[in-house]
Amino acid sequence: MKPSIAFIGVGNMARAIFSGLLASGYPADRIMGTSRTPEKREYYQQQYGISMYSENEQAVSEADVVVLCVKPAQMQAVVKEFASFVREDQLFISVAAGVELDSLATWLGKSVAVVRSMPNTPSQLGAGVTGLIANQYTDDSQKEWVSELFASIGSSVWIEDEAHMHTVTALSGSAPAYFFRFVEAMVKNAKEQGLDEETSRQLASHAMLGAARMIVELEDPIDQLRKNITSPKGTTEQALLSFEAADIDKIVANAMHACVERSKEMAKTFSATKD
Ligand SMILES: NC(=O)C1=CN([C@@H]2O[C@H](COP(=O)(O)OP(=O)(O)OC[C@H]3O[C@@H](n4cnc5c(N)ncnc54)[C@H](OP(=O)(O)O)[C@@H]3O)[C@@H](O)[C@H]2O)C=CC1
Ligand SMILES: O=C(O)[C@@H]1CCC=N1
Repeated sequence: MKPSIAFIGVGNMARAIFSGLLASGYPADRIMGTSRTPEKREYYQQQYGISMYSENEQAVSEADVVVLCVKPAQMQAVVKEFASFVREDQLFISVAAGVELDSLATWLGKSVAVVRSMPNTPSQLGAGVTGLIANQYTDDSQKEWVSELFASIGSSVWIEDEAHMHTVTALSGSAPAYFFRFVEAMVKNAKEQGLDEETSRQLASHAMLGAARMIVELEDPIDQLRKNITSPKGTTEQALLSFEAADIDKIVANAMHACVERSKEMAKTFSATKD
């Protein structure tokens, strides 16, 4: 029988992960979730066939694996509340940005396996990518199981140094939002030029999907893929010159830096050493 998985705090990220799991064939009767809102419990139970609880303690008690999906600011209070129900044979996986392994272990209060992950919402379509790091109590078979879990909703990469989780957050956790914002701007402009919303959305999103597939599936360097489209004195060249004039490297570097700085700030704010 598959391990039972409890998602503590069912919202956007938990839904993205368990939707991907269900689509990959993970049995709904091995998945639990918690929420404080009765309507949401009813909805997820009806819509996805998973068991929803109001009490985190109950879900934790019944689970082999616990996925912590509340907001970083809520993590300490939520974990401490159910800590007396934690067993050493369980595996905990946190998805929270900026909450470090040592803090989670301290709040859980036992020598228990903890994996910190940074997934992203495309997991919901089986197209996620997740950065992972484990604490010293996590053995190789647990790490293998976690890799398989995240493989069922996309791909994953193990990170050696926890400090790099800030960069992972900026590069893949938050990144889908950057791309959505970019497409929003393209669609907005196409509409201003007279194209309808649906046509604009289809053309922009499929251009992005095709370009992403070329990066993933072809071996060519990314700058070569770009050059292949950029005819001298052609149309693309003019668009790219406009990006350079606005210093696109700086725009992106500023955005990633802001993301990393916030992640570091959260690691300090939501730390067990502050208790
Ligand atoms: N969204 C994203 O793209 C990504 C998010 N993350 C991380 O995922 C985590 C969740 O983010 P996200 O899903 O966007 O946030 P959401 O607010 O959508 O989900 C969090 C959920 O937690 C529930 N919750 C809050 N307190 C409790 C409690 N005491 N007991 C049980 N449930 C509770 C809330 O439901 P209710 O109020 O009904 O209880 C809420 O729906 C964060 O830590 C974030 O850093 C990581 C990578 C990507
Ligand atoms: O914005 C956030 O804090 C979360 C973490 C990565 C994506 N969303």
